[in-house]
Amino acid sequence: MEKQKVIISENLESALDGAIAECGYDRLFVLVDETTERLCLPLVAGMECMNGVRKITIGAGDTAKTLDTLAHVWTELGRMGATRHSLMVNLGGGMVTDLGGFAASTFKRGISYINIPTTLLSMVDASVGGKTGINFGGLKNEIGVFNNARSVILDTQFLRTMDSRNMCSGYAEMQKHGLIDNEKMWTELMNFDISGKPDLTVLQRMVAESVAVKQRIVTEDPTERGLRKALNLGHTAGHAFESLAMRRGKPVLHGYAVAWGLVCELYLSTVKEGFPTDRMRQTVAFINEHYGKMSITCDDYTELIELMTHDKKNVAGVINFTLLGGIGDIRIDRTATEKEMHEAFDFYREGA
Ligand SMILES: NC(=O)c1ccc[n+]([C@@H]2O[C@H](COP(=O)([O-])OP(=O)(O)OC[C@H]3O[C@@H](n4cnc5c(N)ncnc54)[C@H](O)[C@@H]3O)[C@@H](O)[C@H]2O)c1
Ligand SMILES: O=C(O)C(=O)C[C@@H](O)[C@H](O)[C@H](O)COP(=O)(O)O
Ligand SMILES: [Zn+2]
Repeated sequence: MEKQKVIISENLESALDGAIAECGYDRLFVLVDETTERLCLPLVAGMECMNGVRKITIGAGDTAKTLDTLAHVWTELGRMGATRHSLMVNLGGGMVTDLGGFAASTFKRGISYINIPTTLLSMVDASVGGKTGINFGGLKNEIGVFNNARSVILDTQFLRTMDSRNMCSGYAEMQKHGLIDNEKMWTELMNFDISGKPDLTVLQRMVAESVAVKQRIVTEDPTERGLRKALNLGHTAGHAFESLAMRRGKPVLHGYAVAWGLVCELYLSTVKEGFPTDRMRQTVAFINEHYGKMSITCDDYTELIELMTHDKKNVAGVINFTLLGGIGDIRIDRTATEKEMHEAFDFYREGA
């Protein structure tokens, strides 16, 4: 896979100018969703390096992460004369960077792309590491490829317009990074005030530390053969919650589903891998306070488990979880019995 540069920007214009110049291109495209077109594009549109850029706009949110939207992007690229030597800048959250990365990776067998993440979630997680794709058949990220953006430019000034729910959503992936990496990061995350108006200067440093966790892991294991499965903590159950919510026609934000998945998978970590009970209870209390709960009953367990049978970490029909023996003590390829999964969902519904 092509190497990826992650730039923590101090000056967005010079960072973008440098990243674009390194790629070389004949035609330049920018992909935005309806919200980032309004709130984020004005921050880059006047830059000299964006002269002559052709804009493609898609709908906002995960309900737009579809084959239809992907086809629209391919169509627009073709209509506006993109060639194998064209370059696309994805300006948006994880939906835009995932779908845009996949569109770029497949158009004429692949054109270069740059990610400028504009949400907390995409800054710490989605924009880095080359997982691109779309949802398909009611399943999360069912179709996609691994292919790195040439550069990722992180600039927290975009966060000024973010609402509190989307901030919390991104914060869940930061908590995941704390849990898989180190106690100090986890403790700081548990004590930082993300609701209301978070301190963006402190958050900027935390973003840099959080994305460094992701970067280190994806550099060591770009295509998820082993260690990268750590980044999927909370996602076996989390994606099942997210898909179930989509099926019910009441989509939830990805980070909320991950937070609920963390509750289930920390429970399994405690009973099966000896994860410390106090750390598990503290994390669960934080999640209950900030993320609430998606309403499920025991009648939903079969459907949730069926959804988990589609997880990409599974082998030969066996559901694989990433669990923890402690903070930073990663245990990949762990299984659970149906009874244990039911207990984990019971704990999610009733435990604290
Ligand atoms: N590829 C990966 O490694 C990876 C990692 C984590 C998540 N993901 C994927 O990322 C997606 C979630 O990412 P997300 O939370 O960024 O979702 P998103 O892209 O849908 O953005 C959330 C909302 O915020 C809006 N928005 C974007 N930037 C804004 C800004 N600066 N100010 C105000 N509003 C803004 C968007 O228009 C959207 O409505 C999911 O599809 C998930 O599966 C991928
Ligand atoms: O980068 C990774 O690897 C991750 O698993 C990060 C996750 O936060 C992200 O949601 C990812 O898109 C999930 O991938 P999937 O392979 O489970 O679809
Ligand atoms: Zn995720």
